[in-house]
Amino acid sequence: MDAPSVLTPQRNAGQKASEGDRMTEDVPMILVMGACGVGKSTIARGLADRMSARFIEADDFHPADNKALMAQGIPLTDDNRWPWLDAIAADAQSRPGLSVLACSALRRVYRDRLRLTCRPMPIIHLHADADLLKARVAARRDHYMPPSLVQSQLDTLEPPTEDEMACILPAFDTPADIVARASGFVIRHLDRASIPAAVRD
Ligand SMILES: Nc1ncnc2c1ncn2[C@@H]1O[C@H](COP(=O)(O)OP(=O)(O)O)[C@@H](O)[C@H]1O
Ligand SMILES: O=C(O)[C@H](O)[C@@H](O)[C@H](O)[C@H](O)COP(=O)(O)O
Repeated sequence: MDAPSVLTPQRNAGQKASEGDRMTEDVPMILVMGACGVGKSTIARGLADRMSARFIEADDFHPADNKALMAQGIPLTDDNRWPWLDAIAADAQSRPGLSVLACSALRRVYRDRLRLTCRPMPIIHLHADADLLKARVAARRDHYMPPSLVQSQLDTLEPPTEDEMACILPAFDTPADIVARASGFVIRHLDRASIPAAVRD
């Protein structure tokens, strides 16, 4: 198995869009990000179990209008995404303790938006090529996301940069392997106080 590709952590640069915007306490959150079908929900759920953390599914926070657009094969705009991201952050903030979020968070500015309140925010970036993503999305039933949106997701994707405390993992490994590597990365990079005692000790 290849070693995970690790980007150097740097907690502050780019992480606070504006101190003045912050209204309440920061909460730690692990972001599992990437394009549709890459395995965010599967891995984030497993990682939350492993980390004794709360699982948050970003899809649950899309307004019905956003889901209707995507179901028609229309990519979301930034304006469609801001209220969605803010609702996710507000939910994370509403309960103390570590959470694991499954969220595309494709652009740097979206992650900056989450980091207004969700900090520290280590990132697991799942990576796969278009063919694997299309196959997974096409095989999924009862989901609004069509395979035709995979390319737009990849075109929009801005991989995390060196200051974002991120780890890139290939999405074709088994979920158990990905979760094991992701939890190792998080435990090495997250400050001790943010890790639940059951995992830390
Ligand atoms: N590591 C994996 N190996 C094989 N199949 C996977 C893996 N991760 C996810 N899947 C499957 O791929 C599909 C998309 O996964 P999902 O977690 O819904 O992705 P996302 O949340 O990124 O859209 C699901 O059918 C899921 O069971
Ligand atoms: O920002 C977006 O364009 C959407 O959030 C999108 O990235 C997300 O992927 C969909 O909600 C589909 O859900 P899955 O990612 O679970 O397929």
